[in-house]
Amino acid sequence: MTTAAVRARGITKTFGDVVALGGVDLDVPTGTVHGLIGPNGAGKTTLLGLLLGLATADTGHLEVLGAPVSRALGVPDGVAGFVDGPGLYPGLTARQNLAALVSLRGDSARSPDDVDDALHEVGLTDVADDRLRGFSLGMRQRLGLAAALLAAPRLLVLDEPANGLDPAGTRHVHRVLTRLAAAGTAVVMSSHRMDDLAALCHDVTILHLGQVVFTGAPRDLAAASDERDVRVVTTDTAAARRIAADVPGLRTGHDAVPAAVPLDPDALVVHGTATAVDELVARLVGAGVAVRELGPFVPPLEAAFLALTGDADAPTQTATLLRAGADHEEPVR
Ligand SMILES: Nc1ncnc2c1ncn2[C@@H]1O[C@H](COP(=O)(O)OP(=O)(O)OP(=O)(O)O)[C@@H](O)[C@H]1O
Repeated sequence: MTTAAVRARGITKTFGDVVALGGVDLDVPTGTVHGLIGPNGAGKTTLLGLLLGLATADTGHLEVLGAPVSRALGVPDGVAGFVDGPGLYPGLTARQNLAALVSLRGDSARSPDDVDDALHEVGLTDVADDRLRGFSLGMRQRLGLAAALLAAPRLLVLDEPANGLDPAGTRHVHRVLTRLAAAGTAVVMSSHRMDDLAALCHDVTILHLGQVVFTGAPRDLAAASDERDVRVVTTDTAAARRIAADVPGLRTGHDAVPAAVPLDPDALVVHGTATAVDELVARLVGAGVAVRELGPFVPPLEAAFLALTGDADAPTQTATLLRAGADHEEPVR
């Protein structure tokens, strides 16, 4: 039977006039990975900070690992993680950083072998003796995760751990988080990377202006949105574009996706309900235009997110990823 690692009810937190959290409920069972998504300023970091004991809620009830979180600040027992980047020492090497953290925690059960194992898990063995000062953002994120691993947490809280990760780094982090969850640790992480969240998370919560607008499995989120962006490749793009323009409720080209997204001249991008897309396919076939490919232009999770947060006209993550090097880890200097 799973038990709750986090149970939050009606959590509020304000900063002056700003309502960072306006009555948030959150349930995270042990052994699951829970993703927090939301536009900038939605309240993700504030919520993660409460779980880490960096601040307390104004009102509401918060239980972490079965114990009510008291007014006293401090990381609750069994919890590890970071918000706003891991706190590490730039002048020390990766190995020295972890050894220093173990010693600061007074954790006599941890040996130098445990430090090496943690470095290995996050893929930093080769740079274990390099100073942190020369590390890229992605490498620092991975070292922060290694530091959290050494605390053997039952709840791991990570603010945008995928920031700056290259594909190899992403694989390491996914593997570590999946292994932890399989061993019973609950993970709560924020991310702007929908692909990561869809691949990793058992559940996601979408925050918008301090309110929960969705919580549940990513596949349910994708299903919750009826509108979609679809890329259609046909034998006659020009004819297909004319036909699509006449389908009620269907938008095409840059009416369908933001102007920042480059359009493939050999494909048509349409936006509308499944029914409208069905109608397009029927009309294309009726006009003798064969459909060679038809698939989602924006990943379903991202499309649902944009629809639910009312930000459907913002540049999509797809657009961001299309910008050369946008998400790649910088080399070590
Ligand atoms: N210490 C603070 N003092 C004043 N305002 C704050 C403070 N911390 C957060 N806020 C405000 O609370 C709101 C929520 O911020 P928060 O950092 O939790 O959002 P977020 O979802 O993590 O955003 P991002 O994706 O940009 O990291 C924002 O309007 C922010 O400006």
